[in-house]
Amino acid sequence: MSHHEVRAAELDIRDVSCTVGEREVLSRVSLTVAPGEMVGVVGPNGAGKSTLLRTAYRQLRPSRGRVLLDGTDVFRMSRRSLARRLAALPQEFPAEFELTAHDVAAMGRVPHQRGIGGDRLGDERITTVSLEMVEMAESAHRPFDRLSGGEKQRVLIARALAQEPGVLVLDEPTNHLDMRHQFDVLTLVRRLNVTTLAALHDLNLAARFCDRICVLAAGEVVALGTPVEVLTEPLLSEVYGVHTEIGTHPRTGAPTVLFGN
Ligand SMILES: Nc1ncnc2c1ncn2[C@@H]1O[C@H](COP(=O)(O)OP(=O)(O)OP(=O)(O)O)[C@@H](O)[C@H]1O
Repeated sequence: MSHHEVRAAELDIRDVSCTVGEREVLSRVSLTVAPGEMVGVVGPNGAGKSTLLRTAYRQLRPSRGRVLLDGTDVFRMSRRSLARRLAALPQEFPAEFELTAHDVAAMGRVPHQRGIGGDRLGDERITTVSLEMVEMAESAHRPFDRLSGGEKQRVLIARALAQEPGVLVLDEPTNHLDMRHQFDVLTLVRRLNVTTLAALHDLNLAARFCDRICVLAAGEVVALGTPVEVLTEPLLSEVYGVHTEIGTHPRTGAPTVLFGN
């Protein structure tokens, strides 16, 4: 189903700390995402999830440590060469006055374009397929700024897919999406076999789709492992201060988190 014939890359976050003002909001985080692996970053509000992701897509320079893409420091790569290998979905929607959904998705092709002319038809085809993948092809002509939250989110995911990246860094990709689109988008991401680092709030989605889960709290990694290893009652109680019951999905075997006191 995919036009994406790209090689999944390794994303290696090594001993990364970040300071905002005087405050250390990320403390010595290390996390290696293997080629094709999907790792979910979970944790309470303010834990540092977006901060960690921003270092990975080189929007925020760590005060310590490095982020390596297939062994190369992302801050040593040009913006353009990084964008050919790594695509990001930021948490905030950009304001794209005047641009249509198609225009926004087509921006994903820019890092691959060289000179005038280029492979316009190829770029157009990839843009269209990317919009089809998130079921937004029929809205391609609509102004981006007038789309619903979930529709914008899907167009921005299409833009990331159009980049044909080896690594996807997704900040709450299921934010704004209804239940079916949450499921479809994560299923799609998994099928692409692209290395993925995704901040997720929904622990059940993380358990269902991620190979491993990294739990951040107050800027530190407090757990890293498979969903079964990580999603335990004591850990969730400690990190979120919430009592939970952990069950097992009857069909997939994934842990399921039920909230309750
Ligand atoms: N530009 C900034 N200026 C000041 N503080 C910041 C800035 N960016 C992040 N922070 C602080 O850093 C900490 C981590 O924020 P971050 O957005 O990474 O958390 P998060 O885990 O993604 O949270 P959420 O689940 O609410 O999205 C927070 O305490 C936040 O207030």
